[in-house]
Amino acid sequence: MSEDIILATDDLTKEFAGFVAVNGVTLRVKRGSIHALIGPNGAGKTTCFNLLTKFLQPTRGKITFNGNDITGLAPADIAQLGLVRSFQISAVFPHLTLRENVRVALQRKRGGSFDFWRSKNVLSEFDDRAMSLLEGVGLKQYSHLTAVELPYGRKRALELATTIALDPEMLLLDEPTAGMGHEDIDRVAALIKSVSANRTVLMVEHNLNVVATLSDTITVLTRGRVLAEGDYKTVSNHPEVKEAYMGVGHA
Ligand SMILES: Nc1ncnc2c1ncn2[C@@H]1O[C@H](COP(=O)(O)OP(=O)(O)OP(=O)(O)O)[C@@H](O)[C@H]1O
Repeated sequence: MSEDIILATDDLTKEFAGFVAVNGVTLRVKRGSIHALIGPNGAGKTTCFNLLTKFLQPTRGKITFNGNDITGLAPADIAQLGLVRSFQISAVFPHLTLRENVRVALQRKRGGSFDFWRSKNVLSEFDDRAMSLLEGVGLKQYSHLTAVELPYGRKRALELATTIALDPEMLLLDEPTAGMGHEDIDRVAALIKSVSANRTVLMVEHNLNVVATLSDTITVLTRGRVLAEGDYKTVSNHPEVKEAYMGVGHA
């Protein structure tokens, strides 16, 4: 039964000086799915996310990845296991070109983190792969630019490319479309869809259109607890969700 579940939490709880930000959350993320964590401001989404990526230690509860208890591990350890958080671990170097940025990520994945002086063959292999990753996120024609020269939306696309270069089994995306205009949102949503083909994605996302379009499963949090779970139709018809969340600014 449990072989379909890649990431699970049991009774995940985080207290800050007596305030319970995440309260007994049980999650089951299915392998190969896109799973969204949504909820109104202050619901505990970011805290929950930080617990999953080990940026915070839980007060109580357990996190399991691929059947292994990862509750006590450090962020770098879980990245090694194939659970990678985008936009954090995959830092972008502002003064390297896009191609160099992706190449560094590819080299990191290979192990020897900064072995730039490998044989020409290996380097050109990395270059080819870097270009194809850039093509995948619509940045091929900008490969010679430095990251700092990119507009915001395209920078997020680059971050996604550097994350995919690490070839994670599961990707955690923290508000992937935050601060973007329509065009960038559509592009990043399409990207998330395409990178989800062979992997699992868990994302915190505020944009409900993106959530509705992409997610197989949605968990709604309010006040640190799971209020509802299911596909978009199920959760958007849930009376308490309507009241707590959907009613606000969404038809
Ligand atoms: N380090 C902290 N110390 C004390 N309280 C905190 C801390 N981090 C978060 N909180 C509180 O925990 C609650 C949940 O916050 P969290 O940021 O997880 O919510 P969220 O759902 O991500 O909200 P938003 O959508 O606004 O980002 C909030 O009331 C917040 O004030």
